Amino acid sequence: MSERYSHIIEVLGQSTFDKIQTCKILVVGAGGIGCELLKNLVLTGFKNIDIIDLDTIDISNLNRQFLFRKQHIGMSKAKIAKESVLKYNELVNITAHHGDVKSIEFGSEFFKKFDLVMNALDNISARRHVNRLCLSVDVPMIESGSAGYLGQVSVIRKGITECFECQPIAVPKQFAVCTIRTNPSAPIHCIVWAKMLFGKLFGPKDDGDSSSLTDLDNDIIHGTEELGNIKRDEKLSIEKEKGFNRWVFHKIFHTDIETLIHMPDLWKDKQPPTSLLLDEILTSKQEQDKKEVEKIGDQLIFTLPDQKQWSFKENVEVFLDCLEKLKQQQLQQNGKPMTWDKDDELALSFVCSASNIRSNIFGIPMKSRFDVKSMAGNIIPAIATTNAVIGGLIVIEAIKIVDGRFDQCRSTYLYQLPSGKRLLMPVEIEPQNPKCFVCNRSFITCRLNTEKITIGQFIDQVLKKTLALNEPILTVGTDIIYEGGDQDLSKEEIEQRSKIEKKTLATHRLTNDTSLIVEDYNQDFQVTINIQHTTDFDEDVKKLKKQKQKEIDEKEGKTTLEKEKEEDDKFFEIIGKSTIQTSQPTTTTTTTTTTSTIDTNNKDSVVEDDDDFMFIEDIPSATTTTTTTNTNATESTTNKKRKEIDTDESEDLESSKKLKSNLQD
Ligand SMILES: Nc1ncnc2c1ncn2[C@@H]1O[C@H](COP(=O)(O)OP(=O)(O)OP(=O)(O)O)[C@@H](O)[C@H]1O
Ligand SMILES: [Zn+2]
Repeated sequence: MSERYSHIIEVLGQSTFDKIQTCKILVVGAGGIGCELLKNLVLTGFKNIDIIDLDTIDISNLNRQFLFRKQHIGMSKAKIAKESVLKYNELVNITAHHGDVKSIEFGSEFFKKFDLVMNALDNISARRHVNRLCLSVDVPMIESGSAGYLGQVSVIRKGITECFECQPIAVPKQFAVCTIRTNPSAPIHCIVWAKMLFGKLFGPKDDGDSSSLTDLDNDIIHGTEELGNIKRDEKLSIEKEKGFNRWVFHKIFHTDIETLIHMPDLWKDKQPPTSLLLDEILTSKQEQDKKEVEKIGDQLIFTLPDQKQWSFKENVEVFLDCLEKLKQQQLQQNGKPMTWDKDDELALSFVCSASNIRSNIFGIPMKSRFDVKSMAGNIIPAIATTNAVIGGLIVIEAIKIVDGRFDQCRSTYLYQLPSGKRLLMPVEIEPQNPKCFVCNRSFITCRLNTEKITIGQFIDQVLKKTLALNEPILTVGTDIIYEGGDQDLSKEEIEQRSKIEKKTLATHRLTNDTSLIVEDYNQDFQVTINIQHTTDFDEDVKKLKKQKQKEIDEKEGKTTLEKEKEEDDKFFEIIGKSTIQTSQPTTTTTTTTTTSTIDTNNKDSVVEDDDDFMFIEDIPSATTTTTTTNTNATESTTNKKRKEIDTDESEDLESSKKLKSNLQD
């Protein structure tokens, strides 16, 4: 054994090496970074390692997750990672857990066992969860991420460094609803639209009123083809008789487009879209002449080369074919709702063809299925060498931590291009943000209409989506009004809970300036929310505001359409507070740290939520505060670092700081 490690002992010294051998490590995620990290850990001499990963091995992992081979496809990543890594060094104790780190079995009792936690995750929600648990049990943590050629490693230690949630997490990239619904100008807008269409046709049934995409639901449910004040489209019923796919095609690419064409003012400054008639396309001479691919039919979807752009007519044919097949597939599964998956050939071809047809309608360039896959799946190429560098940096920080040298820990950024002949930029880690509601237990304010917003909406959008709680427990005064999670609840209790979800906040005494305590035992986390009642987000108030804004903009010759529509979607605002948590907050200061806005109706929110990578077109006005705060944080870091590094590198530092939280793997 000593021979095996002699070189490491030589470099690190016996005492540090002994600590490495005895400390207990938890690695969360055995993907791109995780594989590199595990290999490094066992080769460095770390001996007691637990690995958690919820996923199984996919063929697409094999190019970089080198602990996995073809024969492992479909098997647990954590278990195979353990098996493979033992071949590098059999002198280690590894425990593999195939499961979600957010599940109850990995609560604070589990986390307490470790001396150090290393995140090798690919999504913010799991990162936030692990962050909270590490703070709660006071275990140091190393956070890491990579995106293409960029990467970052940082250390988080309760009371010493900032936590993962100290700085506003990058605003999820999203599109204004109207861009998707009425006004696309780039292929990605049509791709997002097509994914929503997939959800609308084959996903879970909407129980609310969702009209953001098309009034397809109404038409499907009520068999009506009325289009508000737009002339009834007689041809829609004729198409319906010919089949589901023809009807859908006519509805979304003819009727809906006609509606748009006739919307006043929309096409004053730009080319209107062109509505389509299926028969005309299918019999089009010109398109037939152009046809040069293999026979169109059953095989088409799977035989067309991915990187070749399909002709318009091919897109139409693939679309009709996919629609029919997806419908059959769903019928065979007794109508079970489907979720869109970039690796499902049929679902991908559906989105590719639907988005290309829409692109064509709006004069936007069409894309190959290969391109659509990467855009729709939010794929940023994963670079094996980036992960290798990040995996190495994590171990360097880990050694400092086990040695107790926290003062020497750094946040290190990996750049795509060398800066001053350096690819790596280590910077001092920021201290805790006194306003952070996570590590400083500050309380926050939530402004919303307490008489209209239901407990269910509040839980889904504010607590789960925005504040990253999993199973929240809500307490007002001394009464627990809501318990999240399904554990230990009887059927009656679950029924009772869904009744509560439908009630408004006000019916549960959550009126203006009241205090709500929200806990999540699984995260060992608690936050107090000061509820402020406001009608600011009511439709009529927003309309009035919108009208006023329009008048002002018209006077100034500006166009307000995009912004107006975004305003439509807000129903709450979160204001971070600088004060330390107290049980009964009475006044509200106005120190804003983060502001979030989400639409009342989740279904209308045009957000791409794959692995936290989302696209944004315009930063919504309400998130400007977040951006500003971010910039300030960046500036302060920059000033501090100027003492240490060359000035020509400070610009890179700014951009590197912005990288935080945008990292994928
Ligand atoms: N909540 C979670 N609990 C446990 N493991 C998780 C959780 N969330 C993500 N992971 C794991 O973190 C790893 C991240 O690795 P990586 O970014 O390379 O993702 P991937 O899924 O392997 O690759 P890709 O997304 O490119 O297909 C994945 O193996 C994923 O299963
Ligand atoms: Zn914090």
